[in-house]
Amino acid sequence: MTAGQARADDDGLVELLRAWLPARRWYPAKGAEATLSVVERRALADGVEDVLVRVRAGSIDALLQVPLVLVPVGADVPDDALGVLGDRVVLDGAAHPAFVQAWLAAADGPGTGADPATARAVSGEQSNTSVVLGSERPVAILKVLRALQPGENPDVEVPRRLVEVGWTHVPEPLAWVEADWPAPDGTTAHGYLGVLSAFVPQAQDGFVLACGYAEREESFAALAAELGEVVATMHTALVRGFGTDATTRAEDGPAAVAASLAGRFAWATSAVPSLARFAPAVDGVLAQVRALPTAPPRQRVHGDLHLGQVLRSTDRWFVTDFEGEPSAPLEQRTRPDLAVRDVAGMLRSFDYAAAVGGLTGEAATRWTGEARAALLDGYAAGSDEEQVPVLLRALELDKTLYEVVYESRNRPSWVPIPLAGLDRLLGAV
Ligand SMILES: Nc1ncnc2c1ncn2[C@@H]1O[C@H](COP(=O)(O)OP(=O)(O)O)[C@@H](O)[C@H]1O
Ligand SMILES: O=P(O)(O)O[C@H]1O[C@H](CO)[C@@H](O[C@H]2O[C@H](CO)[C@@H](O)[C@H](O)[C@H]2O)[C@H](O)[C@H]1O
Repeated sequence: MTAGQARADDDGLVELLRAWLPARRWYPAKGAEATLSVVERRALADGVEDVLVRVRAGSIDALLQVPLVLVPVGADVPDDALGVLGDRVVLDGAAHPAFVQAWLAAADGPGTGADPATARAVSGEQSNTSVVLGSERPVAILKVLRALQPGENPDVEVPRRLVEVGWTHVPEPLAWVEADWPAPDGTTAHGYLGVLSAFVPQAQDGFVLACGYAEREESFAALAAELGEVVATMHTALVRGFGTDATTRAEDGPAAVAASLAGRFAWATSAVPSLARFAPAVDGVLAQVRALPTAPPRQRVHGDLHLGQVLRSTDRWFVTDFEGEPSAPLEQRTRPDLAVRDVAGMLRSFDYAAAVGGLTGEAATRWTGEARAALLDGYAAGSDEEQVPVLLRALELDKTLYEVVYESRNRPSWVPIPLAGLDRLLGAV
């Protein structure tokens, strides 16, 4: 994609964005006084622009992708329009057929015959915006990346490699768009703007599925066992595709795992100061980790695995969204890591599903206990790696601390879910 010219009406556009962006789920500076600047406006087609907006607020410095479609002012301004700029109405473009058509024309990859006119946004927007293509039968799903980062995109690179090594539980990437943009230091950055993947038919979101089971107080064990086995084969396929970290060094051992958990706790406590009350118990976990003789070799992992990242299609699990934790820098998200991090992430999801499904007390403990045991058994059946309980607990703790911060920024009413997780994990130290 080539860059368009800077435009005279950027100030007006910034005003529209200032009003519209904060309500987007993927906006990173909710509730903060932020500085917004238009870094680039790419004209993709007549009336179709891909706008890159820099958002700065305290330690947050993000580059957001905001596709827009500008149509002549007519009698009606649709309710969901951003507003009016000169003689044009500005519309959110991510799922607009005109944007999708321009995107497909600019994309690389094997492609698909999908008709842009059938584009519709997936409800329940998360870190990015997903758009389904195909009329009666969806054929592909376009993920418009929101927070842009320079470099390889694991959500393109990892699924492509997994398909290459013959792993069949990942939707195949069909098209992707790369671009250059001006970096804050005056250099040119290069990265991905989006990826189109094969649509998994009749897929149910794993989290929605599990919440339903919890609501009915029906055991999720059989599905969890299958999922555990799929996660194990994913790890083996990731080793086939990327190898293990050939340079595994002493500094990647137990002391490094402990240092990274200590760093997570410090980060979480600076964002949510009340977490400081867990310091003595966290120290206990750190001591257990440091006392381990070794840590397993590092390899590519999913990095943010949870039930919302897996799809159940009739009788099969698929794994999606290999981006890692959305707020971490790319360099950190693509670094070889411990496979047990993904297992721990999935275990955390059972607490969420039980809570959202309305289970409390003993019923919640029973339901999550069964699902947890089944996931671990399934994983053990598909993997040669012995699970180390101390590491599993440490990485569950790491994820739970991340979740407290994530929820306090995005869904404050859900903070009690990871807080209860901390009580459970740290109560017995
Ligand atoms: N290949 C696919 N086929 C069908 N649905 C998908 C596919 N990939 C993702 N989804 C659905 O799209 C939504 C967003 O996808 P996800 O990759 O989790 O995006 P985000 O990065 O925003 O979290 C999820 O509800 C997921 O169930
Ligand atoms: O899916 P994303 O890559 O955007 O991941 C982020 O958002 C997730 C929530 O949508 C968040 O996951 C947490 O909530 C899930 C239920 O909604 C639950 O299944 C997960 O276990 C829990 O961590 C994820 O942490 C965040 O990175």
